[in-house]
Amino acid sequence: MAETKSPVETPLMKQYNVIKAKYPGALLLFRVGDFYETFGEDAVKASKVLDIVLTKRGAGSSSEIELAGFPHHSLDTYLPKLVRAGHRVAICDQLEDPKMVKGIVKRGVTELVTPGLSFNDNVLERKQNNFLASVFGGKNAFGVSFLDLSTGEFFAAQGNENYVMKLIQGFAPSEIIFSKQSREKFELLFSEEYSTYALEDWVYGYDYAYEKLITQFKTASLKGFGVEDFGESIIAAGAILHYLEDTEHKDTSHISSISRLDEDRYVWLDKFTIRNLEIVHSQQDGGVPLIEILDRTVTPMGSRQLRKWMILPLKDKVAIDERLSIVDTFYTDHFLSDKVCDPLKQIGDLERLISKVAVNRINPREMLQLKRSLKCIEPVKQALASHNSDALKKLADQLHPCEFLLEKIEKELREDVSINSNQGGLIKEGIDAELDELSKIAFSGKDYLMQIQKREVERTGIGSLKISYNKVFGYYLEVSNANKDKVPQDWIRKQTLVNAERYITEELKVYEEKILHAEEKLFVIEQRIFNALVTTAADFIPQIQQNARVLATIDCLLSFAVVAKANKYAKPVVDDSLITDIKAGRHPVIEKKLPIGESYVPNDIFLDSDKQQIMIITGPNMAGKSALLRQVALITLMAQIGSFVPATSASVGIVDKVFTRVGASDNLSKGESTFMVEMTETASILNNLSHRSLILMDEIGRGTSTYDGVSIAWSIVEYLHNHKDFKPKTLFATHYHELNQLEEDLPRVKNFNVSVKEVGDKIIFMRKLKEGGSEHSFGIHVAQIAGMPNRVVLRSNEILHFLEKDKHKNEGKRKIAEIPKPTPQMNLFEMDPRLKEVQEMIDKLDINTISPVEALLKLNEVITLMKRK
Ligand SMILES: Nc1ncnc2c1ncn2[C@@H]1O[C@H](COP(=O)(O)OP(=O)(O)OP(=O)(O)O)[C@@H](O)[C@H]1O
Repeated sequence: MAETKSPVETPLMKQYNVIKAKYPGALLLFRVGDFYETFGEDAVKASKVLDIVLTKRGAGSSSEIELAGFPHHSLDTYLPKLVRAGHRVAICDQLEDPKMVKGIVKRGVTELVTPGLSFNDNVLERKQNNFLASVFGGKNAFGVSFLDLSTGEFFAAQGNENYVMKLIQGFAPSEIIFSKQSREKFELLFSEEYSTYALEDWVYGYDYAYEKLITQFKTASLKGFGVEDFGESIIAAGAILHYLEDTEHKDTSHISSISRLDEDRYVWLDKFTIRNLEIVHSQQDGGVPLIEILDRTVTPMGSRQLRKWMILPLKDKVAIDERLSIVDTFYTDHFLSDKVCDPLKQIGDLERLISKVAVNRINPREMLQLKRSLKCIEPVKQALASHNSDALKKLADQLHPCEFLLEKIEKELREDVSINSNQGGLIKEGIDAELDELSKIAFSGKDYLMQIQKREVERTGIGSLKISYNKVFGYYLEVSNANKDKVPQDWIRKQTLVNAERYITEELKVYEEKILHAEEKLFVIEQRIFNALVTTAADFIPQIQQNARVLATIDCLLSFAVVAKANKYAKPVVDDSLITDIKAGRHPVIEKKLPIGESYVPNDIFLDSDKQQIMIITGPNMAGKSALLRQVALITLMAQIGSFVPATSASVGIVDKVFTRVGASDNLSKGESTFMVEMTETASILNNLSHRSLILMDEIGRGTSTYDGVSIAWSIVEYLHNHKDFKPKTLFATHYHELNQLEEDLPRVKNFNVSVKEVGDKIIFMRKLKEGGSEHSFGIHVAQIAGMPNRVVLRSNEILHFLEKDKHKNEGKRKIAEIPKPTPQMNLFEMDPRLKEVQEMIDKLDINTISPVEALLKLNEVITLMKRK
């Protein structure tokens, strides 16, 4: 802050105010010397989030302003904290070398970091993409686009609002942008869960967006990307490119294409299904989503790819079979999988490294990492190519070892480089003659300094004499006060400290000049050579991006093989039939989380469109109905992402939509009536059915009265069975035993129950699926296990017995007869008359006069009385 006395009026503060006004809503980090400073409200916020001292400048004057700052080298520590706290952070740097200018240094914002746009390794999660989403609601459709700036992946999709919401839930963007016009709608939908930002309305215009995209991709049209007819998503994607510019992200050559997310290519998972099946997120704290079981990838790219695969399961048999066959090869051929896995483990985050090349942010150490990653490609390629599988050969063909770049980095960059590119020691000897010459001078100069030091020690007899360096005097000799009188005449005193004095000599100055001059020039040359290396690397962006994608695929498929082996999964048969036939299926997550000693009870499931389209599953609470429903969906989805499945065998007729609906009280949603939510979601299922849908209905109707609930559940089953166009496969878990009657009238409805065994007054959960309905729910028994007070349990049993009797008596009548009043609780004496006698005995006693022996006799009397039956 050397440039200012009073912060508001100085030229520095004027400059600050001008820049600040250009970035409304952003917290401005303003570089002053070696510090990033914040002022005013920004300072108050920053000091809170970063826990740094808040001071005031010009205290008491009209120009008083809050101030908080931190050293510039701590940016990587503090920036992520600000971004995670939800701030948009504008980084304003000095654009000139302060040493070279008189007066105020030119400054400007070099980057606006937002939650969805970041390159900082501390903000990014290794295993997760950092997506920015842009949404646009058009007349005919909703458009959405996702960009991960750190990897260059760019997607476009469009469809109805449901579809877009589902994608947003799956992609879990860190930030969502939209137009100001649609702010009200989208903020309501998103702002609770996501960071949001509204752009000017004109940004969301078709022509503008189209132009932006073709300029970015350097193409004449968007036809080559298959998004030409995707008007709404083109608008959403164009707005993302505009936002990049707005936030000073100008080097974006790694964003070279856009992929269409075609609704028709992937299984439709509505957002409730992604949530209920806990595919990528768990619904409870500490819960385990499916991805945690399936993810044994060894590269960050693989991990990120797997997440995308899991929310976008395939529908195309050929594509699924290709994945399955590669998993099978890795599963059976250990030698091959080890040969591929070992180099893969060394590869690191190739995708994000090459993005850093594109935006010119790669440091020398990362360039070395890039080299190490590239070195691993050839062994993977060879291992795959040497196998006789065509699918593996195809993958091998797509890998590009980038020899030229690899050799260049290997030849030019030293192995012991530091993170900074301006501190020397970057470039190997033999690359540039001038550089070698300068290194020699710098190095031998330093050597010569040591000789001077040695000589002067001998000459003066000052054993502790040292030559040191600082920026103010350059090289100097430091002498402690005790040796001051030994200093020779020809030394020139430069500084007096408390315990020592500092001197320079003519000779030192001459050498200093030589060394510093050489070093300065040397740094410039090294920087130039390093920059040229970055430019060469930039030529390889498309090849390296492709490598990253192929390696991610290999990593996911290897991971499937590893998981399959570890968890005893089987290779599913996926076909175009309408039959799902799972033998001894298990729930992939629950089976891993059971208490020690318990093992998962496998079950068979058969569903088709001719004989067994709808399975009504009854059974007591806690029997395992929900687990069974979910395992069928998870096995189906796992098969369709190309993974082996937890079963002894599984034949999966390709499913195109999976719907899940869980009875209202299972998931509380804020604001709306839970039953209303249950019904809205069920309605959405019934309105979006297809022939290949898989539907899981878990206790539908339980959010309302029994009669209403049974009636709704009943008519839903009828609707699904009698639909004129579709016969969707359905699993219907319910406590309404009445639904078992449906089997009699509807030929494709079959009753099953998850069995329990009654032993005395206890029930044992067998978890085995059996044909036929079941009579009891044993809910009261479960309440007892859960620790419900005994009185409530007894009373519940009393009411249950009455209701069951009443039901048979009043068959067909709607109203149940009055429930008998609870028997009033008896007092202890009524329950046991002996206690009354004891009471009378105690009443007659006088504790002050009774002797110890008499007391003992009385006690004996009480004991004898209580033993009486
Ligand atoms: N096949 C199985 N093998 C072993 N344990 C199981 C099995 N199925 C379920 N479980 C265990 O039983 C618990 C209860 O299962 P689940 O929630 O599926 O019961 P439910 O019948 O749906 O109960 P409710 O009707 O009360 O919702 C699960 O959390 C799991 O720990």
